[in-house]
Amino acid sequence: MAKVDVKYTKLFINNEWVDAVSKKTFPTINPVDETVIAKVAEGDKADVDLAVAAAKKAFHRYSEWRTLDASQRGRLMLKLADLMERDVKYLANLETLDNGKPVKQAEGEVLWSASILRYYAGKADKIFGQTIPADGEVVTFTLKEPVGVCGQILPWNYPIPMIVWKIAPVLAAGCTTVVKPAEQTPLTALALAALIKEAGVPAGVINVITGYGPTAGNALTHHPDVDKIAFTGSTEVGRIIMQAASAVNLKRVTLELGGKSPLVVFNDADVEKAAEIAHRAAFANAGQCCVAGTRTYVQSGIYDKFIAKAAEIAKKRSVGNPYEDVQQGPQIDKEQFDKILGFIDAGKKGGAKCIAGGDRQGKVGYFVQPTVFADVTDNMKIAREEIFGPVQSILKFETFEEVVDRANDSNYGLGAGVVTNDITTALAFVKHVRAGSMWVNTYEHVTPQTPFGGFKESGIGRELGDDGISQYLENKTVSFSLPKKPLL
Ligand SMILES: NC(=O)c1ccc[n+]([C@@H]2O[C@H](COP(=O)([O-])OP(=O)(O)OC[C@H]3O[C@@H](n4cnc5c(N)ncnc54)[C@H](O)[C@@H]3O)[C@@H](O)[C@H]2O)c1
Ligand SMILES: O=CC(=O)C[C@H](O)[C@H](O)CO
Repeated sequence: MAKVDVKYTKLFINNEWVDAVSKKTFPTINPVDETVIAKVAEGDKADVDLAVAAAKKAFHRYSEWRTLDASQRGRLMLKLADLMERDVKYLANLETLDNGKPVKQAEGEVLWSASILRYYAGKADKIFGQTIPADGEVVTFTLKEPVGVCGQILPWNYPIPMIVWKIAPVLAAGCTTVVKPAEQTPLTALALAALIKEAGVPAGVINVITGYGPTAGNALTHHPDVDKIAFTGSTEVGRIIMQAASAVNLKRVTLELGGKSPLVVFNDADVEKAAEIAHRAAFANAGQCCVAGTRTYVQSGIYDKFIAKAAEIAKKRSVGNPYEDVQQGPQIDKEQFDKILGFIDAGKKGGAKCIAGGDRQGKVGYFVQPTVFADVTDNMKIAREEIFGPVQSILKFETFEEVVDRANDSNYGLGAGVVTNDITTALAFVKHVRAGSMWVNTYEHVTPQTPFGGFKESGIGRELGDDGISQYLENKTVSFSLPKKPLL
């Protein structure tokens, strides 16, 4: 195991490292060997109040942050991106220690996150309003203004990308924020806070409160001085957050939630290529991905060949120590580990055919064998519910219309993929399947430029791309009286 120093374990408020008011701490666990990595400050309402007060002060109309030129905000973001690249090895090793993802993957995610910062840095001084030829004797224009103080609540599956998806538009738009990382993965958020300070971001602009959802998270979503909440996580908690946001001051809300995304393979597809695409779609990040393609629909003409290939690929998938050259590390924690094994058990008992994996891997750590089920039917638990683990459910279909109806038969609508060489089939699929991201002959191609978010219970709003910054802006329409007849 790589040795990586845990340098930051306190709360980050007003660019200072502080203990929780309660002095309480909580353990963060290494998913590889179930040992305690470190004790981290456990923030709760008292700490959230201090952080929100700092963010509110930093958002005052005459604060250093609010009087900074937009282009200077962009330059600070570029500096932060440079610092992330300078410390890529440290950040990646720390991420792997806390999350368990392969370190090579973590390095790629640090660099990808830096590119997202650069994308939004370029937008900071390009946020434009409009002039409007309004009726009447007026001159009218719009101003795009920062939405205000934000509360941003993160999941554990992509800790560094998820914090950057949240803070990049905040910085570009000129907002301020209090970030609450997932209790399973607090460490890289705190390491990033140190870089935010080093980059020169003024005090109070970005604050990080580590702690639990029902305490620290709940305090944030109910805080009257928080103008907007951004959340990524389960649909179940998304509902709670939406209720909280409406209860106090009608906070703006963006939610990136769960999914049970379909990947559909037609008879004309190359079976080997399709099976590889489907494998990556289902098993990326050990299946801990909101947009994982976990329902693999395969047309009957190639079904038998496809399932044989899918099983072959899954059995070859390397699982082990994430600091070595493996494709998959452990699941995030015991709760998720047990939940996934429960789904696997349900799949077997429900009549699906387990053709690869189907059990834990090893005796220590939260490792799960890459598991493939064939002969899955739509009503099975493993076809309807988000598993968030390395489990692929393969279902057979006959016709285009049938599979579109079945793909749409879900409360989710985050992503969908199709593998076919027929452009009409691809375009018709893209048009008729209800999901926020669609991929043709690829899957989960997500870049700084591509808006990401869900239909239905997969979320509200979009992150990344132009859409991503619009969620952090308010539109102000201004009209000046100007008689049409000459007054002068
Ligand atoms: N869409 C995604 O990217 C995503 C990410 C993580 C988990 N999930 C889904 O959620 C399931 C459970 O995972 P989880 O428990 O880590 O996710 P979760 O939704 O419970 O937690 C996500 C974040 O929300 C916070 N939170 C929890 N309860 C809260 C509350 N009442 N108020 C405010 N914040 C609160 C948590 O502290 C964490 O930071 C997973 O099995 C998976 O199906 C989805
Ligand atoms: O929780 C959000 C996600 O899982 C989305 C991923 O961050 C994205 O798809 C990375 O490729």
